Amino acid sequence: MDPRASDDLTEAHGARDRARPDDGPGGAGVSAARTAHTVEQYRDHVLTLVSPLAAEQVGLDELATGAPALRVLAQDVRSLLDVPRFDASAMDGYAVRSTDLTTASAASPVTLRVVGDIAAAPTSPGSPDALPAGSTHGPGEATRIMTGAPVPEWCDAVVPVERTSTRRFVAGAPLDATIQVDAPSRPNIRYRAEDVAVGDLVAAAGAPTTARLVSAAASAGHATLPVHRVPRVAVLSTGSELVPVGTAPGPGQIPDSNSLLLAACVRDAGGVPVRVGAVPDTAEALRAVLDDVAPHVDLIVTSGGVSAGAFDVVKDVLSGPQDAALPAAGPSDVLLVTVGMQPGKPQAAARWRGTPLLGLPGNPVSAYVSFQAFVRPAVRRLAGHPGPAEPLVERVAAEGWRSPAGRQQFLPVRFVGARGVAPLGPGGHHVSALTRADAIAVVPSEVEAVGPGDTVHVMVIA
Ligand SMILES: Nc1nc2c(c(=O)[nH]1)N[C@H]1C(S)=C(S)[C@@H](COP(=O)(O)OP(=O)(O)OC[C@H]3O[C@@H](n4cnc5c(N)ncnc54)[C@H](O)[C@@H]3O)O[C@H]1N2
Ligand code: MOO
Repeated sequence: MDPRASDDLTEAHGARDRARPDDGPGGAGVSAARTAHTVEQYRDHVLTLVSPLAAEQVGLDELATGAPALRVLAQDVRSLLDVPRFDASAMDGYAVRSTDLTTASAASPVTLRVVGDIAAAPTSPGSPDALPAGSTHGPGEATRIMTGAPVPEWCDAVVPVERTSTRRFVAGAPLDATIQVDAPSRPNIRYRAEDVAVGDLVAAAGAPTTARLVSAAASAGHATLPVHRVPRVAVLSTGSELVPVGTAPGPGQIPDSNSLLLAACVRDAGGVPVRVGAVPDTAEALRAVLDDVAPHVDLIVTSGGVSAGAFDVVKDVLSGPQDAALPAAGPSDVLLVTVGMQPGKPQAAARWRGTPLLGLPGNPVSAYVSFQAFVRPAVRRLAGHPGPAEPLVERVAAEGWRSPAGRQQFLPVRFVGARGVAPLGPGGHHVSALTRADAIAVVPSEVEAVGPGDTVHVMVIA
């Protein structure tokens, strides 16, 4: 069976050991077979290279105010406290016994004597459930109480101040000696543990540390949460034509924009980018950089050098031997593939001294689309997200466009009206289109034309 014609991923593993020529032009000297994959098959393979990173305890303050990316819970979190912690007033008003008010009406208001005052803070620190001052109470008596204050045992209702003859509390004013109430009262009490009881699940492993989760964890008595470590992702560009940003390009040279593009994509996906910059197209230079970064990161992403050119160094270095004399040079599991997508056709996946490596094509739009299709799911998996990709969103084509037969199309589109999208053509493969895009339309490989009014699925992008 010829592995070049196979969709079976296992055929490609260790392909260099079988030393067969590349199927593309200019492939002389390349020893890994290039296989054809669908987007889904290749994404599945990429995801086998990564697993969720170890857990660490991170303070809630850091989770709320630190790096903008959400972390992911590594374990279920259960409540250490009852929420509310004690029966508490839901209103500013008067704590009463409801039996005192059963006959109250507008025609015949009930008068209660005010015998105490309960503020929102407990009277004995460290014992918030203890009865506060002003808790002695007899029939026909009421106690002023503030929202959130512990409700004394004898009280089964709080009458809001505006439903009493007091109408409103004035700071510094003396307590009214008596009040009139002209209707029975609802309880207006938040009961102990009615929201969450000790031991209840606050959030399950896999939940992102949203503002809501961080505050729920604080209410539940936690100071830290167990979250997966943030993936560190090295980003490097290959190409002798590349010059660092800010350096005027000479003849035949271009600024290295991809390492910035991909570093920012890593950040947006929830990782920490380690931007290495541009590496010249020599095997020695690339090997040295890979050896340097591999021990310090969880994933390496390269751009350029994966197609059929005579200087496509990523392809050559990955499929060549990794120095067995150095530590952790495990067996190569290099996969050089042609993915049925446009753009983003040539891709490479491997491990460099044990660290997963994804090689993306150099064309900036191809690199961007490849990142969204393959690297973002990998970064999300490392970060612990249970779903590697966000669901696509349904939109309606405001205009039609063509899509290549047999390839899944990733086309930059702009939003039109409330539900529509329009292609950013004819230069959808140009960086200028990407810059103006609101989303990337993902058109299935069997669709050759999208018509106006057709439903399309889009990836909403940052
Ligand atoms: N004979 C064939 N040629 C090509 C094929 C093929 O199948 N047969 N595939 C084409 C496709 S599709 C793509 S995509 C590219 C991918 O090529 P590489 O990944 O090897 O990338 P390079 O050749 O290094 O660069 C392509 C292009 O992108 C520009 N580039 C590269 N790096 C950067 C960077 N860091 N910042 C900005 N721009 C960058 C580079 O200058 C080139 O213009 O191959 C086709 N060829
Ligand atoms: O597949 Mo290339 O990535 O078309 O531009």
